[in-house]
Amino acid sequence: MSEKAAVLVAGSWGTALASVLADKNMEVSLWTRNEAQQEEINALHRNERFLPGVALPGNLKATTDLEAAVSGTKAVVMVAPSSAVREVARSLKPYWREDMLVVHATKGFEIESLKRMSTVISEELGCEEGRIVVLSGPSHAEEVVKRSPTTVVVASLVEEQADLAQDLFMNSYFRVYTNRDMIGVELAGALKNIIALGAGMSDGLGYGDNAKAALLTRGLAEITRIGVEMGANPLTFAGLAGIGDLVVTATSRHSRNWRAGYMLGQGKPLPEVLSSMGMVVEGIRTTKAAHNISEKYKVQMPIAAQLHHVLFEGLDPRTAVEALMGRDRKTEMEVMSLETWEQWHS
Ligand SMILES: NC(=O)c1ccc[n+]([C@@H]2O[C@H](COP(=O)([O-])OP(=O)(O)OC[C@H]3O[C@@H](n4cnc5c(N)ncnc54)[C@H](O)[C@@H]3O)[C@@H](O)[C@H]2O)c1
Ligand SMILES: O=P(O)(O)OC[C@H](O)CO
Repeated sequence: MSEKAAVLVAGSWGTALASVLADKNMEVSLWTRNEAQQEEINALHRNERFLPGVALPGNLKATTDLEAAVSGTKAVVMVAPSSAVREVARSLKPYWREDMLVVHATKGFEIESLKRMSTVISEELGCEEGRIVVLSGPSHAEEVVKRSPTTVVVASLVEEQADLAQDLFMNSYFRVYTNRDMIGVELAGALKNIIALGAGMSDGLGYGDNAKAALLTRGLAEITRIGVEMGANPLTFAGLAGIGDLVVTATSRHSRNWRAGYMLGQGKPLPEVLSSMGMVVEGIRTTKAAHNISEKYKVQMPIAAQLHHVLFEGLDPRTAVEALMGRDRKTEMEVMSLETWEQWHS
């Protein structure tokens, strides 16, 4: 009998990851709260709202019954938006078993506590954080369901857990690397969405490639600076979860964060942008979280700060760009505090 895996929930990324597992001949249960969506996936092998025009594998079954979805599974893959991760983990708790591999693929923070997703999930399941694996990297759902070559990284505090996740997902078009730097991989995946919003905004304002390259490069410096203060390995930001995902999100027409930024740059108000998306734009909430993280760790995040002014305080995007261009002179290498630099070199 083939092995079972469960994926919670049936948005675009959850459906794409479920398809990857189904392509490995696993019996895959995709959990959704929505009965019409369950019907559509089971009867028509489609999830039109989130992945229009895509034919899903026949061994991918949807269910609204969480207990049935996870019963007898080798692994549970959690792919809710960051705002729903605690709630979904809490619902999973009664059915969770010690021998279940738990992988999450959410990119964001819990906004109230500023906690990473693996912390939130382990708190709700009542297990060590080392039991949780994060999957991240440059991976748009729309391309994964077309079986277009994609590389991702799985990270866990416990190496064996990351190895298990690598075995679970790796196939001919979905190449999976492991990494021990769980903190760095989670921070990189969450924070790149802010820079992708900024890149979209820059394009929407009509600025050119120089401006976008500047945003990506200085954005990476900013992400690395805060990441290292929060305990990440700086090299993680040069990997798939770092520069890899930053490039794909800030330059791809598939990116919801880039698209939202583009509309904002064209002058559309935030509520109108969000209602036209119909899918989660994590960078909006993450900008709010980054504002608080920057204050908590006393680390400057100038791009995130300007985005915060634009999104939540009504600042004109052009004025935000002027403020970034007019900052005090800097040395390029100021990506971490001297204290942290010395710690890394001791
Ligand atoms: N779409 C991608 O290509 C992609 C790739 C990598 C990572 N991610 C990340 O994956 C996460 C999910 O994104 P997505 O693109 O699948 O979002 P989406 O907007 O496509 O789908 C979100 C799904 O979550 C469901 N949902 C919302 N609140 C819920 C709750 N409380 N309980 C149960 N279900 C709930 C919605 O009904 C919807 O089905 C995000 O953190 C995103 O950054 C997305
Ligand atoms: O569509 P976005 O902007 O949420 O980005 C999706 C993924 O994070 C890309 O790796």
